[in-house]
Amino acid sequence: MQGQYTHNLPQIAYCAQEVKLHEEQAALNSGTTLSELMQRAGHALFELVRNKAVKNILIFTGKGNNAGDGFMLAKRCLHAQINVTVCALFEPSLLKGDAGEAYQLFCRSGGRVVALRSCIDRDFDAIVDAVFGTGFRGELPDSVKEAFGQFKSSKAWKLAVDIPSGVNGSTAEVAPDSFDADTTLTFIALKQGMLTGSAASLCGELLLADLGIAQAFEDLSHTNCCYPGGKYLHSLKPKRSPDSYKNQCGHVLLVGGGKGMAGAIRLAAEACLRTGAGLVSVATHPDNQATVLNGRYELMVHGISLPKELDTLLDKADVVVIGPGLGQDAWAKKMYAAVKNFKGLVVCDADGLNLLAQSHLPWHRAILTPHFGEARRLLGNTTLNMSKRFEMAEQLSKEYAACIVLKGPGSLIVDGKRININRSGCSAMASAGMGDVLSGIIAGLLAQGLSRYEAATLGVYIHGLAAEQAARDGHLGMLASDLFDHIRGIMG
Ligand SMILES: NC(=O)C1=CN([C@@H]2O[C@H](COP(=O)(O)OP(=O)(O)OC[C@H]3O[C@@H](n4cnc5c(N)ncnc54)[C@H](O)[C@@H]3O)[C@@H](O)[C@H]2O)[C@@H](O)CC1
Ligand SMILES: [K+]
Repeated sequence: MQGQYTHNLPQIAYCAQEVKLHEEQAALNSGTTLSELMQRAGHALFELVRNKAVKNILIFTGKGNNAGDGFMLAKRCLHAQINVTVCALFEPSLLKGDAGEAYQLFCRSGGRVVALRSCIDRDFDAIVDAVFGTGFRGELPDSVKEAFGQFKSSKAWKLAVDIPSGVNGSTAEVAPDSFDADTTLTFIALKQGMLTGSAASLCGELLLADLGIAQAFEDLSHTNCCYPGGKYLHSLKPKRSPDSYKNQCGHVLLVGGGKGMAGAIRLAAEACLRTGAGLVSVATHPDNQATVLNGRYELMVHGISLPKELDTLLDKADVVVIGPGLGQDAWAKKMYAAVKNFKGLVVCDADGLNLLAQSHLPWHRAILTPHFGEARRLLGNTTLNMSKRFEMAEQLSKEYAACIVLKGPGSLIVDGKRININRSGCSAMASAGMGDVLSGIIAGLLAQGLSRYEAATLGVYIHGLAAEQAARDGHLGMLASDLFDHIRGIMG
């Protein structure tokens, strides 16, 4: 609806350029104009500000239409007798088109802009970033960095208009000293670059105002990017019939745990059990057999010295995990080579990925779960930076013919051209062993009949949700094994 905003986000996202490209035509097709859209944007922002009971607001403005939205908000605040201060970081009389009009309207309502120095040391309960929106590229100018820096430690509620200044809405690239919002009210559609990596945390709580043109925009636009919601993800969970039998619920074989590295493969195997996989076997270095089995007697743990011992286990498995704690020594290489011939579905993680990077061969039927460093090694390009997340994930999926889970906050899942951003991939990922747990979950779901894409998507979601739940009582010191009970709770 016009002028309103929602917490209920759509399940698709677009490049920022796609939004810019089609917004005018979508407005025309909906019987409206860009200028009316700016008024609606101002209205939605005002509603949000009013709902937060803001009394004393500072609005930073820039040099394009994002500033226009800011002036529309400022004008409404003036009319509502909210104490509003507008700090123009670029000369507002140079604003053109709708933004210029919005500035004039603000002035005609009695509003005046002020310089940064007159805002410093004043108290505000809200700070609004209307500096850059979808038109931003590159680095923030020093004047903008200085303004944001002055209020960095302010306790005020921070609201970003459309997108935090400094974030690239298409690539998720984040410029140094970007605006760090508590809330972002975005317009028309979700932009993919806001939903992943550090960009997602800079947005804070994300709200959408479609400005009344959502349908017309969707009809004109193309995207391969989805943002699946919890309800859909829960619907993917395997259904268990009361008369089912363990042999009907999939058999996973986990291969890893080189000499002296029992922990990772145990974590992965236990996570796999928690997803409901019927049978879970582990092939590990003979030295680790007792340690991996200790206290988790549901696992079938085999000490393996020679690849031919692995062959008989591979024959019985529906899904294989290779990599947790594998190492890269001669034993690891033999295990890896044996698994490479396996004809079923494989989840390849950790040192499995490092060995794959050495051969650089496609792996059909695999899910690769690299973190950023492993992704760079797999692509043989150590100069790629985090800003290339979308590009990297797509390229990996193409080169290895595999489904890719690029880990990190807001994990990207790519299968062919389908890109999916998972909203729950969380910062708890930073704890040791978290990646091992994820590979076990994904394998357990695959074994129960989910497709690669579904298992990857649901797996990342369960993992993220379990980590959020486990971290609730204090993030520091959380263990990967703390996730197990939560996984069981989520699986239901
Ligand atoms: N009427 C409209 O077109 C509507 C626009 N909307 C708003 O307009 C925004 C997009 O407006 P614009 O396309 O004008 O873009 P912006 O308002 O993001 O600003 C673009 C301007 O900033 C400059 N710029 C970009 N990167 C820079 C950098 N690193 N350093 C210095 N200058 C830089 C560009 O050269 C351009 O002059 C949206 O984000 C949204 O907030 C909404 O109000 C909906 C309707
Ligand atoms: K902004």
